[in-house]
Amino acid sequence: MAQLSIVSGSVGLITLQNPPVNALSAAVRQGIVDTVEKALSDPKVKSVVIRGQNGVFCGGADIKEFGTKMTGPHLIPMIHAIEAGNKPMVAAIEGSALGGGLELALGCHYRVAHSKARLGLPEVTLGLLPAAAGSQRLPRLIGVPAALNLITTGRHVTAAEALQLGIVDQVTDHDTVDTAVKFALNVAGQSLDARRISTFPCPRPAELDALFEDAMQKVRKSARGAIAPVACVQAVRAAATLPYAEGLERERELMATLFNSGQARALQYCFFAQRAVGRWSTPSGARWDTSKPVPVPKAAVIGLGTMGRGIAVALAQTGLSVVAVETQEKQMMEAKQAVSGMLERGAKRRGVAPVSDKISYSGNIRAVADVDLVIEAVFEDMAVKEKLFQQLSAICKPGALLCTNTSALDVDHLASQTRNPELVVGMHFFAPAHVMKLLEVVYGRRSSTQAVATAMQLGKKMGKVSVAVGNCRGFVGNRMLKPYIEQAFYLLEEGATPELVDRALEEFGFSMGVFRMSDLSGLDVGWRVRKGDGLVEPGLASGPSARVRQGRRYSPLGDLLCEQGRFGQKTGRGWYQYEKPGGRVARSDPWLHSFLEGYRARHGLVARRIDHEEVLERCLYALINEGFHILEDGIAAGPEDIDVIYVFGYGWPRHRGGPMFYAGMVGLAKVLERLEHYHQAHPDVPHLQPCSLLRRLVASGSPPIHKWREVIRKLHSHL
Ligand SMILES: CCCCCCCCCCCCC/C=C/C(=O)SCCNC(=O)CCNC(=O)[C@H](O)C(C)(C)COP(=O)(O)OP(=O)(O)OC[C@H]1O[C@@H](n2cnc3c(N)ncnc32)[C@H](O)[C@@H]1OP(=O)(O)O
Repeated sequence: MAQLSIVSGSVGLITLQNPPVNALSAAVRQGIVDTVEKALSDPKVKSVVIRGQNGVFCGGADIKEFGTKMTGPHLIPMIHAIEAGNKPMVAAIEGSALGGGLELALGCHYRVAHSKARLGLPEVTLGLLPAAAGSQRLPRLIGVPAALNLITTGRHVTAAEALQLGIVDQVTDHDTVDTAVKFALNVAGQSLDARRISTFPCPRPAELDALFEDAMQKVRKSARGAIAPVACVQAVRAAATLPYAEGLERERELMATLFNSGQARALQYCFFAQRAVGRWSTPSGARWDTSKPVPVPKAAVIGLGTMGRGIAVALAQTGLSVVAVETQEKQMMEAKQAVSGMLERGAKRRGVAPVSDKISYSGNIRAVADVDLVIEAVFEDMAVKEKLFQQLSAICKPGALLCTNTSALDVDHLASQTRNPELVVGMHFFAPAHVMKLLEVVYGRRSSTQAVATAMQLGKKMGKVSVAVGNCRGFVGNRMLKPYIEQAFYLLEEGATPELVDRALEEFGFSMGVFRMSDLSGLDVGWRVRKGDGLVEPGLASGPSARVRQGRRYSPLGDLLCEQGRFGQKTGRGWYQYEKPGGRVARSDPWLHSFLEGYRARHGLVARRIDHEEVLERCLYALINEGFHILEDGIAAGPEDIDVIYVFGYGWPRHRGGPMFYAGMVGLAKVLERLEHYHQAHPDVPHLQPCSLLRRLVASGSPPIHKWREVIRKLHSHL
């Protein structure tokens, strides 16, 4: 797991061997302890280079070990032995030096990095802090403000930035190990007194208290209840205010509070879930590892509204040639301007030249004749999309993939409009499409393996987290959103206010509560869908039937607001009021409160006191219950798929792991019991009726989330 060889006569070369990222497993730690000891005691060895196998220095502590009984040597004394050694140790950093990997490098006396390497302390993203003395060494090396930034955000820096910050001593474009070996030969025999970071005094900036106060406020605001960023600030403060040994003790204490926390478990689950969704499969047997995507050098986007513009930008930034089609002249003019602005801002952010020449515009649909893949982002109307798919099927070259960006409509039905339904898949982007990380790839009944694989690979190339899901109304994300929003409406009817509901959800960790979010996305969007579904009945009807549709409880509140022209931020009025149309600061609206009172009076509803617990249970458990239905129906292959969709596309707080993980944390039996309770109280709300998969999981002893697939498999084999 770590090997020592002697190169150039006197340099001990220690190679970490734990593919793919040389994580510091117990065996690797033992290997390092043994090889360092050997190198230090071998008189032939005058200096040492530590490197990782296969072009990766080290991806940090082995995250898989965290949930287990940890054995083997501890990182802190291991790194200390390296730093305290009397022979120069040089870290040769290729690929990544992250977390414990960078902490190991900080224990070395020198660091040489390849220009393409990435360095960082991302422990905070796993609910932890750099507790192998990283929180104590880094501020001593690069100063408190820079260390605070790196440690509280977990961001990775390039080798160039690492050099500028003083994290590395040299950056090379050549062979990193050769360069590091030369470096080691040069420094052999030199005094190491000034190279042991733990002995450095920590630079104390003026206004230390204000600096930490400011940092604490910043992380509290952005962390939305996450505890690790707060602990990270406290650990760096210890570095700045305490001697090294005491700071280390504080680091250990803080780590002890984080290490077994639910948040750390949730964040580490998210890390693996994000990777697991890349190993997709479909009920028809298509799989990520046996399917072959086709190359897509040229793509088209049809419809240049908000979504189409974002998709065109995302495709162009990936390096594809893009044909952007819009038939309305005014929309085209506005789109061209908007797209060029987005490309320029994106290029500036990434420090590259804008790729405006990658996009050609046309008002004629025939311009898509030679592309490899089309993504339609036209108006969300089945008749419009049907016609478009018929046209595309006639115009496009043989084999071209036809993708729809619909957020809810039937992909199979659209496929049936074409000559080659096997070439049709959904590519459901999230607004703004060039920014949001999530992509739902929707396979239809007849979608070919190759079509799914191509869409998944294109998503990956675009830097998206792509999740393959089955076809149903709203797919995974929007299907689960429906019962969540529905509960929020019912809570208003029963006595809550938008402010109360939103506060409960935001305190839970959502970036925006359901009503603020609806105001942002536009209330008219859902209204149009409900109209299409025949649910909207105009006017201020009263009596019991006014709140029933198709035999179920229905709240017309959203429809009534839309009838008043209250579409949310864009009209300056929605569930809240805004300073002007397009304004962003939501303020409580007395009109809305008296409207709710009038509504309740008209329907004979008596407002009651509703607390945060009920808001969370009703909204979240209804959403989770739908998640179980989705698993039962085979629309999502596993709970990880659902959780990744919610974390990356719907603002679910990552430190709570996603809705299905959260259900496991709360306890499946409790979720079931509360759903039964609420369903009894509201028998006319089918979404509150516990799903039979949830019952089955509870009956089989509430297995941990990674075992749910076995229960689901059994369920499917009985059907
Ligand atoms: C009472 C209790 C007291 C508490 C005290 C206990 C203390 C004990 C612990 C002390 C810990 C000290 C502090 C140190 C902490 C850490 O180091 S935490 C880890 C920090 N590192 C990271 O977060 C990096 C994570 N990895 C990545 O970001 C990327 O993987 C990469 C390195 C940039 C490579 O990316 P890419 O090439 O895209 O490959 P991936 O697909 O992401 O990964 C490939 C496979 O490798 C697996 N993997 C990656 N990193 C790790 C890891 N650190 N540990 C385990 N496994 C890892 C990844 O899951 C992939 O696996 P497969 O999906 O199976 O292919």
